Amino acid sequence: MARQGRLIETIYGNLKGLKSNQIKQLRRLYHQRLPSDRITTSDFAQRLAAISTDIHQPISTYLNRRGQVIRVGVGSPRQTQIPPLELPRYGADRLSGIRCVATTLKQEVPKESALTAMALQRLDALAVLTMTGSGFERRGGGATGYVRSTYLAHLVPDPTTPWTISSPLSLEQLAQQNLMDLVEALESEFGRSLNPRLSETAETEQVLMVGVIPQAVSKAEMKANLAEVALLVESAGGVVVETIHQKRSHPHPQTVVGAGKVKEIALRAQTLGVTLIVFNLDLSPSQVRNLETQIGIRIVDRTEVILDIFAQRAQSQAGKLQVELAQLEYMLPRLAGRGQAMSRLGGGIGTRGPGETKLETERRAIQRRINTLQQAVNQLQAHRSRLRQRRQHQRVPSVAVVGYTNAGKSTLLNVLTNAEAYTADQLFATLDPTTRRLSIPDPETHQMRTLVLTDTVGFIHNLPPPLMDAFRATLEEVTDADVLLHVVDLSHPDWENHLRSVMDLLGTMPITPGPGLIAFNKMDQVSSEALAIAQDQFPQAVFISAQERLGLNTLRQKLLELIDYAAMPTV
Ligand SMILES: Nc1nc2c(ncn2[C@@H]2O[C@H](COP(=O)(O)OP(=O)(O)OP(=O)(O)O)[C@@H](O)[C@H]2O)c(=O)[nH]1
Ligand SMILES: [Mg+2]
Repeated sequence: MARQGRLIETIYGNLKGLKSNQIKQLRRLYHQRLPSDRITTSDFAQRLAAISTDIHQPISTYLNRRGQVIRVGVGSPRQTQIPPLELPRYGADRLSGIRCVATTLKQEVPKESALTAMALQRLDALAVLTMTGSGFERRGGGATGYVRSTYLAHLVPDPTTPWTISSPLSLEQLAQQNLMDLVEALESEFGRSLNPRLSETAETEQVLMVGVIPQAVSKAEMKANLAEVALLVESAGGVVVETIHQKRSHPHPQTVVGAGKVKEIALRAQTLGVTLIVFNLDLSPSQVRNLETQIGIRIVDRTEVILDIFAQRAQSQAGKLQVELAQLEYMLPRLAGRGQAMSRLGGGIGTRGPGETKLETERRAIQRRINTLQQAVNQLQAHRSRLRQRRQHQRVPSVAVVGYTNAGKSTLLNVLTNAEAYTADQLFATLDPTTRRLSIPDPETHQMRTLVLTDTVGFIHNLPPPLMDAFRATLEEVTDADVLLHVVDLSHPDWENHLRSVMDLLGTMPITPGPGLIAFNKMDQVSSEALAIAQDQFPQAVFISAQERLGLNTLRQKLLELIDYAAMPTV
C-alpha cells in the first residue's frame, strides 16, 4: 500500500497553469534519495530552485530520516502542510522525523506562517532557499547557480518563541549541516525541558485544557469551572499542562471555538507536546471530528472524562454495569468517522471501558448490549431494593450520607464507623454505596443505639445525562433512608453552588426523602469569617472536621435526634 502511494507521486498544492513537462520535473523529485544525515545536498537544493524558477512558484518538499522525498507541493510550507492526521506522533520529546526543504520567491527570512506550519507538524527542521532568478544546467547534468542563500529554522523548547532561525547561510554551509546531530540535540533538550514528573510516568496523560466560557460568566465562576474540570482530569489520571480559554456566547457549531482559536490551540498543543485536549463542555460528535482533523490530537469532552473516572473506579457488579451502559449510550452516536490516528488503542483518558473491538462492531450489536445491560441493571436494582426492605424490616434506622464529590463523605463515614472506605482527594472516589453500622450511646438512657450509615456517590453539577440514571440508582438508597446527612465542603470557594446542586437533585428524586441534616466539613481549613457566614445562613447545621475529628459528638447526637423525629408517627 505504501509503495502504491509512492508510485502515484502526487504533487500537492496549486498546479494550475503547469505544463506537463513541469509536472514531470516535479514528479522526478520523488526519485531523489539524499544521504540520511544531511538536511539537504547542494544538488537537491539547486534542482528545487531550478524548477521553482521555471514555474515561478515556491516549492516545498518533505523528506523523512531515511532521506526519501515523501511529499512534493507547489506553494509555501503553509500551503503544502501535511494534514495532522497523516503525521506520525511519537510523544512530547520527539520530533515528527520529517523535514521540509522549500524555496521562496522573496528575498526574506522565513515567514511566521511557515514557522507555524513547522511547529504544527513538529518538523525536524525547515530549510528555506532564496533564489537568484536564474542559473544553468551543467553539462554533466545537475543545475547550478539558482540558490542565492538559505535559512535554517528549527523548534526549541521555549514556551514564548518556539523556534529559532539561522542568519543567512550559503548553500554549502547548509549542505554541511548534520541533520542527525541537530535532531538528537533537540530531542534531548525537549526531553529535559519536560516536567520531570511527567516524563517519569509515561502513563500520565498530558492535557491541554480548553475552556469555553459564556460572556455573562464572572471571573470567579470561570475559575471555579476550570478548576473543577482540571480536578476531573487529575482524578482520571491526567495532568493539565496549560489552559486556554475563550469567551463566547454561543459555541461555534462546527468547531466550538473560532478558526483563529483552533489554530492557537493546535500550535500550543504541538509546542507543549500534549497527548490529549480536554474541553470544559460537551461536544457534538461532529465537533470532535472536525477538531481532531484540524488539530491532530485526541479531543475529549467533560462527559468523557467523567465517564472515564467512573470506568476506572466502579468496583461492584452494579457499578460496572451502569458505567458500561452509560459509556455505550454516550459513544453510540460518536462511532462514525473517528480518525485512524485517533484510535483508542493504547490507553489514556477516554479509552477505558468498552474496548476498541466492541466499538467497531455494528451499532445494532451495541444496541443489543445496551438492552442486555439495562435488564441486568433492572434486576440488580430489584435485588438491592429487597435487601433494603429486609433492613427496614429489622427496624435499624438508616442514614444516607450525600453531598458534592470530594466533600469528605467517605472520610466521615470512616471516622464515625472505623471503617475503611476509600477516600482520596479525587472526584468520584466513591462509586459504590457502602453501608456500615454505627453505634451511638443515647444521652438519656445511656444505651447503645445502632443505625446504618450509607456512603453514596458524590454529586457534580451538569452530570452527563447518561450517568444521571446510574447516579440516581445509587441514590436510591437515599430515597428510603430515614435521615439524610448532607456533607458540604465549607473550604471550597463554590460551596454554596455545590449545596444548591445537591438540593436540586434531591428535589428531583421520586420519593421525598426524610429529614436532613447539613454537616459543614473541613472546618479546619476555614477562616472564622467564612464560618460565621455559614452559621448565620444555616443555624441548624453542624460544623465538623472529619479529618481532625472535630464536632463529631454533636453530629452523633443530632443524628439520634433526627432519627427519633423521623420515627414519630405523622399526624
Ligand atoms: N482538610 C480537611 N480535609 C478533609 C476533611 N475531610 C475530608 N478531607 C479530605 O477531602 C478529600 C475527599 O474526601 P473523601 O472522603 O474521599 O470525599 P467524598 O465526599 O467521599 O468524595 P467522593 O467519593 O469523590 O464523592 C480527601 O483528601 C480527604 O482527606 C476535613 O475535615 N478537613
Ligand atoms: Mg467518597
